[in-house]
Amino acid sequence: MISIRGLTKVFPAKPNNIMAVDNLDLEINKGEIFGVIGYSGAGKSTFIRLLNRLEDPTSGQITIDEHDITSMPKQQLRRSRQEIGMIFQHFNLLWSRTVRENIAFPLEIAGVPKRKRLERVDELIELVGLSGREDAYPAQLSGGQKQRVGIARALANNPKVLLCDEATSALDPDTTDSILRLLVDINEKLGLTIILITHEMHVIRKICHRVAVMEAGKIAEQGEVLDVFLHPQQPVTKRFVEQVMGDKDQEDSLKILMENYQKGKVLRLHFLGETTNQAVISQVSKQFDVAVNILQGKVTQTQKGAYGTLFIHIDGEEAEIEKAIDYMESTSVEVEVDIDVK
Ligand SMILES: Nc1ncnc2c1ncn2[C@@H]1O[C@H](COP(=O)(O)OP(=O)(O)OP(=O)(O)O)[C@@H](O)[C@H]1O
Repeated sequence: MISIRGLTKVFPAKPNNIMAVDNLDLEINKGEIFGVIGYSGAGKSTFIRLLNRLEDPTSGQITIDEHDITSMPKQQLRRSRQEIGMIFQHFNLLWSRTVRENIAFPLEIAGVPKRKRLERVDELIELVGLSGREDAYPAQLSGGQKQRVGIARALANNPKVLLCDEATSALDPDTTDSILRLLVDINEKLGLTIILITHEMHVIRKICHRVAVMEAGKIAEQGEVLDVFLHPQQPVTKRFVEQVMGDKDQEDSLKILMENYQKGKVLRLHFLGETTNQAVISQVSKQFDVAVNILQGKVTQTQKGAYGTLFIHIDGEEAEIEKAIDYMESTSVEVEVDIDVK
């Protein structure tokens, strides 16, 4: 649905120009929630601003539903922009307008007659869960409610694509969750394609189907969220996965636990689904002459199912340990022979 080819944005600067987006190629499918993650300065905001032509690219092409928006004349571009809604980290609401009036604003600009406008606004208020707050001013709303207004306003003209620029970064964890649930709900109900940029891996984990990791204006890595969690390839991706799976306290306690073992092996198992690991561990203890101790584990939920890691200590004859590892590897569990404590 969205096809990006050789997209490049250079900002002139001294002594060196800044290559904010560097020859980027990407395909985004209709109806998917696609996340772009990267650290500050990676080029995410520039990328998203290029998508709705708030910035003009230096070179490259963006095609949305067969329309090349990079070569579109201004008049046509204005119409095309109505097909792309956008929400922002700091909401960008009009402070002197009520909730209803904020949501009606893009409909006024599009020239929708008053009666239709009012009907549409009521529909949107219901959709984003703001019934009863129609006449409040932004200053009277919580952060989560303000973002709901932002979402309703972005959806007013029935866009095909919703761009989210760090949409939950200013919100507390519970409010973040409720806004992410609303985005999933909208994606499922309306079949809307959502592209979000974030520096928080838990946002990607919770709602995205696919993810691209951006670094220095380029896509360092991309894929299905679950695959990227399971097999992060690039150092930058590993750091992001660590944000969700790693825990300094856990690492420290693991080190202490490992010091208790003078022999055997410590393994890290990666598994899909919450029950897989239990079945494998009990089978290993039954079938092989080894002692297995679970050191610690963590399961995390993604849009496409659960993913987990488990640290175990396994002890016994070398050959028996090898057989147990072979068995585990023959199941869907991936085994990393992490540290030999002999
Ligand atoms: N209008 C501009 N003029 C000059 N340089 C810019 C401009 N906008 C962005 N840049 C530069 O382009 C690079 C990418 O910035 P961008 O804001 O796209 O990154 P980001 O990943 O969104 O980071 P953040 O999360 O901090 O906003 C940075 O080096 C930034 O300084």
